[in-house]
Amino acid sequence: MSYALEAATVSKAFGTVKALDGLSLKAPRGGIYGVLGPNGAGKSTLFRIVLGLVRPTSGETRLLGAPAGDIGALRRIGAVIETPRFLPWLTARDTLRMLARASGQEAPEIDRWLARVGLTEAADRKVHGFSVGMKQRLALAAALLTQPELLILDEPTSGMDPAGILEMRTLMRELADKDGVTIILASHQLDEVQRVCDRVAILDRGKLVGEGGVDQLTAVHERLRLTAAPIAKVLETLGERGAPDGDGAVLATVTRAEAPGLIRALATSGVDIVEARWIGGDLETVFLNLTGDAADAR
Ligand SMILES: Nc1ncnc2c1ncn2[C@@H]1O[C@H](COP(=O)(O)OP(=O)(O)OP(=O)(O)O)[C@@H](O)[C@H]1O
Repeated sequence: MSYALEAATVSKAFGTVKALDGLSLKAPRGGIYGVLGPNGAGKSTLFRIVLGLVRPTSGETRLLGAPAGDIGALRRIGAVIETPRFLPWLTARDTLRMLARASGQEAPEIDRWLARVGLTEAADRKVHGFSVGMKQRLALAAALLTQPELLILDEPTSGMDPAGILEMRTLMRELADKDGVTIILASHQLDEVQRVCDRVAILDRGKLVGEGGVDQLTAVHERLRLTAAPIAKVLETLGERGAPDGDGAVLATVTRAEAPGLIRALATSGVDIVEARWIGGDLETVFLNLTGDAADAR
């Protein structure tokens, strides 16, 4: 099976800084794959290497099964990897027209892509008045013009307001689910990644510290927090799987499948349950557990 992106023991040093340190990962084709980690984790360096813009110090990468920088593979991908720069005096529509012409397209579907990224109303406005978020959308439209199989996006929602972030998330899911585009995105916004990605690789200081399906990674850290009385009875029922959590609450290490049975058993034994809620099932908790430092990744 060939993957969308493969890295095999890739290292990259910039002087004494190890941007990547023996990184290996395989991102499957299909769906949305997040590469996440705090500032300086090596996400952008990985993308630059797979796109053939930077040479690794050692190790190999492949994109759509082809070696880094392979022109045939690069034609099948779209990438937005740095703050987009456009000619400021051109309109959004003319920018896309010019880019389509440069890539040799006969009848580019410019209006369709402007609509998909939410720029229809701004199509005839000059780019110099665009916000960072609008430039991000235009860059995405530009990357989509050639109908790529794989989209590589570095921090796709940076500079966007909450409404823009929601639209971008919806668009990425549509592209992945309806158009069959594989998306690989880098981000340090863990809550965003959790909402949009199917799988993630977690990087820290150039190394891979975790990888897997978002649901699978987060389920491991999920606990059921029960506020109930008498608390001694709850702890007795749970045995080693229960721990007091202050304010009359207990943290129960149980799966979602086990929870209804546990709640029934507690109610039958005379426990009054005031509240039961899942906590910790988020990528921030996963990240904290894997690296011991979540603060930078927010
Ligand atoms: N061209 C360069 N010259 C020197 N150091 C670099 C260069 N590019 C990256 N680095 C360093 O390599 C490390 C990894 O940087 P990289 O940009 O890949 O991280 P990142 O995870 O993308 O971070 P961010 O979220 O801030 O974009 C950082 O310490 C960075 O300062």
